Amino acid sequence: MPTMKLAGNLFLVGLMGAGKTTVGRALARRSGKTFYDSDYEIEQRTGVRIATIFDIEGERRFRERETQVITELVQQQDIVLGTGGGAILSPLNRQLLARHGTVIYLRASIDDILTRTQHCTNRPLLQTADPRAKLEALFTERDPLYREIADIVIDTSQQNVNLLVCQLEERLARLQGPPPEASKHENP
Ligand SMILES: Nc1ncnc2c1ncn2[C@@H]1O[C@H](COP(=O)(O)OP(=O)(O)O)[C@@H](O)[C@H]1O
Ligand SMILES: O=C(O)C1=C[C@@H](OP(=O)(O)O)[C@@H](O)[C@H](O)C1
Ligand SMILES: [Mg+2]
Repeated sequence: MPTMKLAGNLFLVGLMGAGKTTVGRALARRSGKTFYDSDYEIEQRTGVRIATIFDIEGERRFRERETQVITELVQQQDIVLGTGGGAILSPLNRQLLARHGTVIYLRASIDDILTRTQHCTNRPLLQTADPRAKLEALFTERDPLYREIADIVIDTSQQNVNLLVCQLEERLARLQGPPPEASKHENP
């Protein structure tokens, strides 16, 4: 299928394991945009893993680093950005994401998130005796915040990544409407 031109920045939000990094990378490849991931940028800048930043500096300093990276990246023109699951906790981050691009909220069931993240040691918030309870609490706290800024909400559970990208392209195209030339021909 030919790639489709989607205007502007696309920002992915959602809980850990929803697929922001994976879907974001695939969406960028298909739409010809540059992909960024806020966690990857933070790891590049600090030279250590996210888990190490939480260990040594604490979550609050991690959030400052996250805001710094998001503030810089949203100034770009045609990118896909996978944010960290907690990026939307900051009102400033929510405002930046909502103003500078189209926000896509990726949802997944807690069961799927647990399966997808169970072998990962680089998500410090899930290194707990009861990751299910932690995810349920995070969902309760964050779902309203994701929805507050989402232009599109899409369920990723039981969904193949390539199919998700195609679905997203179609929904983005509908959201953005037909290009001016096409509408001229349709309504002479
Ligand atoms: N739609 C999907 N179906 C199955 N596995 C997925 C899907 N999306 C992501 N994954 C897997 O789940 C894990 C977490 O995905 P990731 O993109 O890192 O999530 P996030 O960035 O939202 O935390 C990865 O191992 C990835 O391969
Ligand atoms: O939900 C969160 O607070 C976090 C999500 C992680 O990113 P992913 O959502 O990409 O896993 C990462 O930013 C950090 O571990 C904190
Ligand atoms: Mg990620």
